[in-house]
Amino acid sequence: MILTVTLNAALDVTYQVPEIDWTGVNRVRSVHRRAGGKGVNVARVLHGLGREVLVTGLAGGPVGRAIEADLEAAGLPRALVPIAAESRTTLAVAGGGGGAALFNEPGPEVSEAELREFGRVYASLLERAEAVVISGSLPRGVPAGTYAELAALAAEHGVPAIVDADGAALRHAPVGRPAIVKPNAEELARAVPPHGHPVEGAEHLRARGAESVVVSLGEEGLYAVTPEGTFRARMPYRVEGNPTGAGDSLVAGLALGLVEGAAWPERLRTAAALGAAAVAAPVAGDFDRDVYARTHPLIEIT
Ligand SMILES: O=P(O)(O)OC[C@@]1(O)O[C@H](CO)[C@@H](O)[C@@H]1O
Repeated sequence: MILTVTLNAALDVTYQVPEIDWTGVNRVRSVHRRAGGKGVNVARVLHGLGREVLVTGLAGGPVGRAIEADLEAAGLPRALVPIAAESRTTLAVAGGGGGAALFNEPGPEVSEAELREFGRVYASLLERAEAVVISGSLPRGVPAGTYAELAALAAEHGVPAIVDADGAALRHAPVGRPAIVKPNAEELARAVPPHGHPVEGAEHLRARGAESVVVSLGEEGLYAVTPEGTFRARMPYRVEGNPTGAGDSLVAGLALGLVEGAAWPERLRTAAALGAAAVAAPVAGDFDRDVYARTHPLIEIT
């Protein structure tokens, strides 16, 4: 199975609001609540593609129970480690013209003992994993080097890790020698010294230990800097919709290619098409199957 790690799991609330008035009352057209956090979204997409997945991470309080209940309802196998503090809620306000504003709470305070317990559970789950995806923000109390440690532990078990992180967690991640690090262009720019081109930034992360680096560029596609060379994927057209979760869908495609041993061009085509298909779906964690099938063959890889 593919293991996904979401230390800062969330209850994702999505409001559809035709037009936002920042000084007045906004009437919400529809409300959608579901378990989220980046690793949960990755697992949803992989599950939708028929892959065996297991969701792990931390969950606490009534919001944690709502997350568990939603994963159960979605048929997603889980092994969440309980914590005393309450898990967070995130709010995405999606406007009529596409795009969405995100309001992400920082998340619960996690104790050292809880993190140690997570490490124990994680090590035992690695025994059954073909690959692990570690993604999203860190809740409070979790050191910035944690993703690097989780990736290193996976490598000790012979399990390739994909890390999708931002800030200090991204800067530390390469030390754990992950198979793939996946920042977007802004996250990369924040994490490495000033560089002229995303490929140079990616090379910096590779020099620090990451085997491959995939830089997502939204509707511009992606760059992948790998031991087999540097690739660029270009999208054939612009897909309208809610980009929240598109990066997670792209990561699901990378994980799929990794476990299937697909060649990089094919891996990137799948990843880029899944990212586009997620934009066409209204809620993070979903993807539009028609858009996926239509876009996949049209993605240009150079
Ligand atoms: O605050 P983080 O952990 O960076 O991101 C959390 C989050 O905004 O990312 C997903 C979209 O990628 C949402 O479903 C989710 O809750």
